Amino acid sequence: MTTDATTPPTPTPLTPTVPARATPAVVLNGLGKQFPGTSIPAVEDVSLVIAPGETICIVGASGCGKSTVLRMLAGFEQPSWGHARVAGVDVRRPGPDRGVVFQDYGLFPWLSVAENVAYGPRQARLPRAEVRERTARVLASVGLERVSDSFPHQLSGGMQQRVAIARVLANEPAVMLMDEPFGALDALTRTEMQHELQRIQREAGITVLFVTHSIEEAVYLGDRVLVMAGGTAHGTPGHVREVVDIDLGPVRDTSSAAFNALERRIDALVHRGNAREDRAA
Ligand SMILES: Nc1ncnc2c1ncn2[C@@H]1O[C@H](COP(=O)(O)OP(=O)(O)OP(=O)(O)O)[C@@H](O)[C@H]1O
Repeated sequence: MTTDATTPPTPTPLTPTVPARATPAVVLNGLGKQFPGTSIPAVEDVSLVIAPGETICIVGASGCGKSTVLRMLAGFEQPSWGHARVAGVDVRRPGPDRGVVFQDYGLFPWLSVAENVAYGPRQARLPRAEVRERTARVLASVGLERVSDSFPHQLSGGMQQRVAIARVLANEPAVMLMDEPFGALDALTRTEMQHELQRIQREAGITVLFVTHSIEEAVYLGDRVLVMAGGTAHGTPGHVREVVDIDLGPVRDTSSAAFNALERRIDALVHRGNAREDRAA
């Protein structure tokens, strides 16, 4: 091609910051679920590509299918349509590559804190020395060394949730799936656990999917927020309304104007509610 003074030079192609062929941590492709005996799908057409180390928060009104999406990714529910992939492999059943943390901790009450954390590595038949080393390392990373011999009932809710997170981390999963994990904690402990999760997530470089009813929590923790809408109670399948980028950088000030603007935007998306769907139904 010839150039002259009036022809702008051809721009040099930009080098992509993420290699085009890097395997995504998670791919959700047209994921949908209709439970037996129901007349409309609980969830329809959820698609998202998640990069390794990303935190995706899922928000939306009760019944829009947040947990169902998480449960399909965990392998607890089989999708009726589409598929979920983790590190390029189709999810067919639960597996140690995906750790799940629920609101109710799900600890084994008859095992000590250390035994709860060691449970996964033992099940995976890792050598004893490695189980010991990994358990000690994970307990230290979440600040539980001093209660390692305690039993779950002897701990506060926040501490029990730390144990639940430690138990997942001990399996060194690629993805952590968290369903309202801090929903039962008091406000102060909840904030503390949000800081803690952010730190752990960065240190472990783990990919997180986090379901919450709190828009503030979602904006605080998420790289992106998946806003879901609809739900069988509204006569429409649950679906993705929008995926919002949280371009606030790693240090987030919940009282900043930018933070509040994102909160308001997501709140409006959640509460635009189902008026449109209701009218269409
Ligand atoms: N095993 C099941 N059988 C039949 N219907 C189900 C089953 N599990 C979930 N549902 C229905 O699927 C829909 C989505 O439920 P889901 O728990 O995923 O919603 P959610 O957005 O997580 O709700 P919440 O915020 O209240 O926890 C609801 O209408 C629920 O009743």
